[in-house]
Amino acid sequence: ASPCPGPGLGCPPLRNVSGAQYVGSGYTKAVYRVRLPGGAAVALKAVDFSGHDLGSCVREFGARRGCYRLAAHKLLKEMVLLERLRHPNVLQLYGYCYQDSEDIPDTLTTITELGAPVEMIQLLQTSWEDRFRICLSLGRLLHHLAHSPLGSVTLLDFRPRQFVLVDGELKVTDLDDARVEETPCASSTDCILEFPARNFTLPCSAQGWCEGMNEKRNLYNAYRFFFTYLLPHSAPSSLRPLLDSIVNATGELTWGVDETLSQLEKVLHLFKSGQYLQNSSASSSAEYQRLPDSTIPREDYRCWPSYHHGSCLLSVFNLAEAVDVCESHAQCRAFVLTNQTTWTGRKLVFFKTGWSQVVPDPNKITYVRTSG
Ligand SMILES: Nc1ncnc2c1ncn2[C@@H]1O[C@H](COP(=O)(O)OP(=O)(O)OP(=O)(O)O)[C@@H](O)[C@H]1O
Repeated sequence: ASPCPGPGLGCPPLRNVSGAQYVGSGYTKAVYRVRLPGGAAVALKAVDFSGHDLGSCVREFGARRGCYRLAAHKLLKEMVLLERLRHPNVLQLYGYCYQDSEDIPDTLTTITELGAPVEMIQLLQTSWEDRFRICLSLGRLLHHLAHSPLGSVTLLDFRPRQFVLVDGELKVTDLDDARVEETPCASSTDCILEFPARNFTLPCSAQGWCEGMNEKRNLYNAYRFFFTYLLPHSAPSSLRPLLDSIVNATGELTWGVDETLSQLEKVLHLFKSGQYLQNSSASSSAEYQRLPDSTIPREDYRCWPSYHHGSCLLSVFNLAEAVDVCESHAQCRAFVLTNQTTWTGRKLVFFKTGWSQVVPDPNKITYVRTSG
């Protein structure tokens, strides 16, 4: 709800931040969540003075300032890349500040959009629609990286922890290990893409570069860390063949990033337009009575994967799908259509065990099962 900070933030707003909270750290950098004077929450990233990178350099060379500069180079590189690679699935850079800190002059702090770390276990418990959003975000990001103004960018360190979620969208945050140069080669034996579970040999182009190696490295990583877990599991059954083909083709690297994205966009279209429902059994003998401007305050049951803990809140394309869902749940006797929608525009619906108490609510419509 807080206003978004404008671009080009510098040092002044950092002097009056409030509620600083440690978010996380890696090898080199530490991240803090702070509130700016205007109320917006942002992430501040700086070299971690107690981090592994700085610590091991100081132990080896005993040169604190020099070691700081070496580590800060990674943060600087990341900042430049965030700026040059601007995209909805690249974390937004709001600004930066150079200031003296401890005994080191001109330490760098970057100010970016705040995200939430990607927790795989948590993602596996969310709806297919939300998991698909993450895979589509990733597909769009990889397409952007493959066709970026800098050339085809590959993420050498590609793990879920390099990404964060911002309002359900996946965004890359850690870009210090990004590389643009393709691998030079004399023959295809120089073009081996190695992963822990398998290797791929790519062609060596006439110009002496391993063809598509950067984008394929990203793609296989997307497959092994994200697609294989998030795409097929509990998807609408009519979309399964298409989703399986995306998982298989990325796992075998038979498609490039362009084809992968176009297939992901096709899934989005089929899902958003309701075409995936074509073969579903909309023909139910049950009848439902419509009670406009009303809701059922209690009589909840739990279902999976509900958007709400303790009640059954699911998204549907239309009324027919809501009826189908209610018919498929043994406890369901009624449902309440809300005016809230998901990121694809689907309506959120509460499913209920009964309708002994119906109360007025101008933003909802109740449907009660009357026969069948
Ligand atoms: N904008 C952000 N919002 C919320 N959390 C973030 C943000 N940026 C980074 N993080 C979290 O902070 C952690 C450390 O950040 P980052 O990955 O940039 O540091 P690093 O030292 O480069 O780590 P690594 O050792 O993985 O390379 C990340 O794992 C991520 O979970």
